[in-house]
Amino acid sequence: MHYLTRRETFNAAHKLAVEEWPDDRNKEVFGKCANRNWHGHNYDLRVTVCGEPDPITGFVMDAKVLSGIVKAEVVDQLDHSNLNLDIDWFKDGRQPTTENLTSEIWKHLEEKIAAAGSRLYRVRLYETENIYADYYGPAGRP
Ligand SMILES: Nc1nc2c(c(=O)[nH]1)N=C([C@H](O)[C@H](O)COP(=O)(O)OP(=O)(O)OP(=O)(O)O)CN2
Repeated sequence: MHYLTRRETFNAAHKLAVEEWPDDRNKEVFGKCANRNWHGHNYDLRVTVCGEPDPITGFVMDAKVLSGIVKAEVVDQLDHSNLNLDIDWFKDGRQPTTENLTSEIWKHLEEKIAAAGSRLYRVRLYETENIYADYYGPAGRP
């Protein structure tokens, strides 16, 4: 099995805070990420697809096609946005953490990548140089 990864980047603002909680509790649980006046990250996204390379092209999937899908479904929506306010991914009250972003990104990519003839294997998202999350879909790592 072969794995192909495409990198894309975006930047966005957010805060981590439970609306119903007082500021001091949010500060205790989420630290500086609960700052009521927001903070931003330069996100670094790695989307991996898997399969066997086509015998003629040698591609598991054309990386340009993958890039187009990731840009249309994720980057164009999130780049320069406020993740709490500008998009509807977290309107249900879930926090825009790195983990929750990876599963949302998966939902937005899986079908489009399948329609292009490939299979989504992993969504990896770096929030900072020191923090990243991996998501392998609802069933976990194959
Ligand atoms: N499990 C998670 N923990 C944390 C997340 C997350 O998404 N999932 N996010 C945050 C904050 O968003 C925070 O802004 C992270 O930034 P920072 O503390 O600057 O990150 P670093 O750890 O890379 O910086 P250090 O200087 O090394 O502390 C927090 N936790």
